[in-house]
Amino acid sequence: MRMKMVCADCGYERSWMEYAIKCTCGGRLEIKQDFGGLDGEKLKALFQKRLAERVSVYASGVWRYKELILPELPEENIITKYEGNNGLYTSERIRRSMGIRNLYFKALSENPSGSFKDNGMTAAVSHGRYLGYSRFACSSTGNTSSSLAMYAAMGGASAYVFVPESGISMNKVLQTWAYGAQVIRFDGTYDDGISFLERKGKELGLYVCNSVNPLRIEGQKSIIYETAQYLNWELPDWIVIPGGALSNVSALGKGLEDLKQLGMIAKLPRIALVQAEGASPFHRMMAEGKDRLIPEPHPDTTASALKIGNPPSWPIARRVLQLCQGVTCSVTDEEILESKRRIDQAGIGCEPASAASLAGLNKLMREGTIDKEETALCMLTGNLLKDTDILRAQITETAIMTSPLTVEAVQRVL
Ligand SMILES: N[C@@H](CCOP(=O)(O)O)C(=O)O
Repeated sequence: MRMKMVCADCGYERSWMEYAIKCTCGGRLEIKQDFGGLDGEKLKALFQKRLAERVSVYASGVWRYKELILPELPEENIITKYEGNNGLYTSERIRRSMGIRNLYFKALSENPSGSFKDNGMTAAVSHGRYLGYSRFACSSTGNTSSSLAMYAAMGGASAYVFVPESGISMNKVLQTWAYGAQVIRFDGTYDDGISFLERKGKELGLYVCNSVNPLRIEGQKSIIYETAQYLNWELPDWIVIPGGALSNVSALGKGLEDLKQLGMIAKLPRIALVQAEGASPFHRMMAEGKDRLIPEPHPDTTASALKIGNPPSWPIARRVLQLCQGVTCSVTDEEILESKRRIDQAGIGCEPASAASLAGLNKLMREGTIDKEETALCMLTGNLLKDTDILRAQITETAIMTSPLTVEAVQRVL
């Protein structure tokens, strides 16, 4: 077999054709691929050819890289919405204002359900359906649940989503519900929901689709493959990502290791992981040089997707940062909202959590960690329309209301 599931703690190996989100020893599970017989240059040519695909599964920006994701899953079991294929943008105005040599934005927000979760979810739901599961579940602040609800519906399965009763974006809950998921609201945080599913999911016959499921990470790796391919296999010096549940850093690291091992990239970029100040247990652990994460019991930030106080995959994220000479930082809600305004007004747009990446880049440049002669890429994880509470509050202060509508009234605002 080309791939297996391995416990990161005790090393116990399972078949990829099993469902598990935790080892019996309590350790996190990871997929290990055997790339023997694969040639990086031939893969590049194959992936390039597939950019012309329009209707097959290979038109997906995830399944284009099937050989590196789930090589043995039969094609007919793939549930896809042509996810990935997300734009890579520049904004000369933002770049110039920061004085950095080169700056890119990868708009994962352009995925079919509006967030980066789709890259991993297509892999997890396809895997679960292949194993015969028909009931899928997740704990979520709203993006994971919308993505799961969409793919479960596409695959003719049911989704049960556990979402905190307060402090998350109603737009995301509505989107989830509209796709036909059973929404289970509860008093608590994402952390309480994931802890419940880790303990009780199996007993309830549920296939859990949070990023503790290693298949999610396998799909999510495609984000870095696609980014590298669009940049002709030369990544910028820095990749800056927002950090909540930390699945992005785990997936990014895994994808980078794959590309390096296959000789498809020459050097690893450095990763900067940015957390919101009120929900930054991982950054605190790293900054204080501690070897265990101390959970934040009341995560609090305007960037609702980052309201996570006990990210389950922190040991993997820490390993990735060590591998990539990574750094962490935290930013205030004000810094996040100011960066969001700049990204929105550049015509790219994003939800508040995504803007933590630009806010973090700004801070790391100010502190001298990132030099203006370097190049950087900010990952934008969710769509502008996903979380609009802050916009609703702001528009009432600035939009012009004129009645009756006359030429004179309009001339006053021109
Ligand atoms: N912000 C996330 C939290 C869930 O993270 P996951 O990595 O476990 O999927 C969300 O959208 O729910």
